Parts: sequence; C-alpha cells; structure tokens
Amino acid sequence: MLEEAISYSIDVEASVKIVQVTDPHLFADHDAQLLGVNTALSLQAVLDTIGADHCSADFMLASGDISQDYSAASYHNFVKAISPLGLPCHYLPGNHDDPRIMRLNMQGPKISGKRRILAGSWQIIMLDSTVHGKPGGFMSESELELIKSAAEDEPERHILLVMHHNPILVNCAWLDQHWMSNGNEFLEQVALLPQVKGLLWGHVHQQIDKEYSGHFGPIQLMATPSTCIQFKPKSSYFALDALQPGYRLLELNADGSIETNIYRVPGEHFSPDNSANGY
Ligand SMILES: Nc1ncnc2c1ncn2[C@@H]1O[C@@H]2COP(=O)(O)O[C@H]2[C@H]1O
Ligand SMILES: [Fe+2]
Repeated sequence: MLEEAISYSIDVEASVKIVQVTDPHLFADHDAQLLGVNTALSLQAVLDTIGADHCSADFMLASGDISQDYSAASYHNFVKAISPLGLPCHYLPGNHDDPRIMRLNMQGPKISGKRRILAGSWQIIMLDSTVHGKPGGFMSESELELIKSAAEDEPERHILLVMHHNPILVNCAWLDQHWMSNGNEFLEQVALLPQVKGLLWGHVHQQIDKEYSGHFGPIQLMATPSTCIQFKPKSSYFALDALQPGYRLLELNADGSIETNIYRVPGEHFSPDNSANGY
C-alpha cells in the first residue's frame, strides 16, 4: 500500500521553494570536530545564511549524514538547530545515519520522515539509498516500486527524487567506490517516467549540476555541498576543498522546470585540516 503523503497547500500555478541541507555530520558533543571543522558551528553558519536570505522557503530537505557518531543527541542537536528557522523539515538517511536511531530522535512538530510530499504541481519523493553497514549505496527494488506507484497515484504532478547517494560517478576515484552501485540502471528506470524532472542528493560534499537526457526530455541531476567539510572535485585520492559550507535553494516551477543555486557561508571561517587523509 502506498504511504500517505504530506500535503502543502500551495497553488498549482505557483512555484515551490525549497532549501536543501545535507551531510551535517553532527556529534553529541557541541565541541567535536570533523577533520578540523566544528560541525555544529558550520551547520549554524549555514542556517544563519538561510535565515538571512531564504527563510521564506516553503520547507527544508535534509538529505542524510545528519550524524557522525550515531548518537541520539546528534539528532536532537539538529532538530534544535533548525527550529528557529520555523521551516518544516523532511529528512532521509545517509550512510552515517542509523535509520532507527534517526527516526526515534528526529522528532518535532515540523519534522517528518514521510516518503512523499505534495506541493504545488509537484510530488517530492524521499528515498532510502543506504545499505546497512556500508558507506556506498544501492537503490532497492522496493524504492523503485514506491516511485512507480507514486507516479501512478499522482500522474499530473512533476516529480523530484531525493536521496543520499550519487547515482552518477563524480570523477573522484576514492569517493566513487561509495556511489549508488546500481545508479546507471536506476537512472534508466526513472527516466521511463515522464513525471521525473530532477534527482537531488548529498554524500559527495560538493556541487554538481548536470543534465541526463531522458526519453521525455532532460532530467536535472543535482548534488549539494555539505554543511561541514567539502571534498575536492575530480581528485582521485582523498582531498578536501577550501570552499565554505553551503546549501541549495530550489524553485520547482509549475511547468516542471527547476531553478536552483548553491549558496555558501560568507568569509573563510571553516578551514579543514588539509593533511587529513580520511575519516
Ligand atoms: N580516505 C578515504 N578513502 C575512502 N573512503 C573514505 C575515506 N575517508 C572517508 N571515507 C568514507 O567515504 C565517505 C564519503 O562521504 P561520507 O560523508 O559518507 O563519509 C565518508 C567515509 O565513510
Ligand atoms: Fe557525508
């Protein structure tokens, strides 16, 4: 049975405005760092930037790796950090999350782990690409079934698919070993659905904006910087980037087009330890 969707009352002619944050890698301890970056402070800096510029969004998406230490407190810290923005938040799991601990602790009046969101002329589907105990991802048959049933249920709506893992390779050999290993087949399958207009993910801690030529037209492929450390694009070995933490703004238009931009925190406050070779 298809799970009930969360519905926003946004006019079908209006665009839907979304902020996406991803990969905050929070700890229970507010002072803890990931490779020299205090992840609580870098998330706060991103949220402050959203608050200053884009707090009029309709809702927020959090696309996994909320936690770095699997603690209940790391999820409580996330919920506490985002609550002043007043935005509803929809989340999905990443490879550093424990889905059960996440579900139990991502609690609040505006927090939701539901799989389908209906807003304006769009349907947003929150997918689980994680494989228990593995950093890499895989899109299971049941997730594909969810997408197909959701498209059948709401045939007139454009679809944005949201997940943690990258369904395309990003040209970083060390990171590409942890991609969605059936990404090619997944893309081929979803491109058979005329409603699918965009795929959005985290995991790669860098911006990617590409197009996939589907049977029914181009599909936008989007990856978003982490709210903490950034991976250096096109590096075959593990390397960090000096770019600052950021987030993505998306405007899903009534005609099925997507306008989107990456925004980063101003200044140069978050410098990772460049001698690090992994975590
Ligand atoms: N040096 C490394 N080589 C390969 N994988 C790594 C390395 N360092 C970290 N990782 C894993 O690769 C993942 C990529 O992004 P994640 O935030 O999921 O977390 C990272 C780790 O689980
Ligand atoms: Fe991550």
